Amino acid sequence: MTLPTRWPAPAKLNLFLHINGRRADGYHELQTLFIFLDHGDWLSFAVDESDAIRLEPALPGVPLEQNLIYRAAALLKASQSRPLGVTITLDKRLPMGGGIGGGSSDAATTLVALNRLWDLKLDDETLAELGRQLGADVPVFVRGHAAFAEGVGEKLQPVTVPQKWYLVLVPPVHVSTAAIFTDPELPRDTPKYSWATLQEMDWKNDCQELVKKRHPEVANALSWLLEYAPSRMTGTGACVFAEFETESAARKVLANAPNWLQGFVAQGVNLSPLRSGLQPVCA
Ligand SMILES: C[C@](O)(CO)[C@H](O)COP(=O)(O)OP(=O)(O)OC[C@H]1O[C@@H](n2ccc(N)nc2=O)[C@H](O)[C@@H]1O
Ligand SMILES: Nc1ncnc2c1ncn2[C@@H]1O[C@H](COP(=O)(O)OP(=O)(O)OP(=O)(O)O)[C@@H](O)[C@H]1O
Repeated sequence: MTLPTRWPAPAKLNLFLHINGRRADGYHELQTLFIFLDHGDWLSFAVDESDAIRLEPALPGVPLEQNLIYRAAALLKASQSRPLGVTITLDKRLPMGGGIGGGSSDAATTLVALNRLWDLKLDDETLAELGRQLGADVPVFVRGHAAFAEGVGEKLQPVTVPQKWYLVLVPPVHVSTAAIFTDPELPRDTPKYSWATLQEMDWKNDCQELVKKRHPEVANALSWLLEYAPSRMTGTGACVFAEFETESAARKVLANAPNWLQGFVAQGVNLSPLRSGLQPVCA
């Protein structure tokens, strides 16, 4: 098994997101379909004997102790008794607060990479459980397979869906996941369906109308994209996406985007680039 010199932290899309109810602890029962994109951040790890966790460069507005990369490394380190040190370098490409899971993916990549590089021998179950302590979306990135998720997002059923191309637009706004989930106007009453039924239904995102209302930038991006293809929001926004059969069809639409709209084109994949990069290499 060869280990990569830099580790991918891919984006995710929620192809649908249903909110089924709110639990007593404030967390929401949901049903969602996660796929990965072949596009994301990159992390490099230089392990040492220093017993310190260093991260560069700093993320604007995110103190070191709150950075999910630092928190993931610290959580792993706390489970061990020997000194463990690392300098982590982040090549940040994903928008923050975009609903494409950049912070969660960075955390998962840190757990998976340092488990190998510090030789901790923790199994995926343990890494996913550590990830859950960092955020609802971290376990699916640790597992690394497209999944139908239920519960508060922790019950994962691996699924295989057709691998399409996606144009993802990044509206110039940061949407707070916590703000959307605490908004009194969020609809929370979609019935729970079986995965078999969901596959036959038209897909929707229950957060979309509320986010459009609170953030006109999202409404504008979506109405522009809808002129070209069926489109939806991912997660709690802000990003919106449309699906295409080919890369060139997606790029053609992106080429028409006005200056105020940034975006990217990426392939949807069932196996996370984090996992596909860890396949044994045969000589
Ligand atoms: C909506 C999704 O983006 C779908 O992928 C995620 O479930 C959100 O995942 P995340 O960003 O990792 O979320 P966390 O960092 O765990 O929580 C952010 C905020 O969202 C709320 N939250 C999150 C997940 C959930 N099932 N119900 C919630 O109410 C939490 O109360 C918290 O205030
Ligand atoms: N390494 C990190 N990368 C991005 N954001 C981070 C990181 N560490 C902490 N954060 C914080 O987490 C917040 C949400 O980040 P993230 O980019 O994961 O949002 P998101 O794409 O909306 O995620 P989700 O879809 O899981 O809700 C950021 O605004 C930032 O304050």
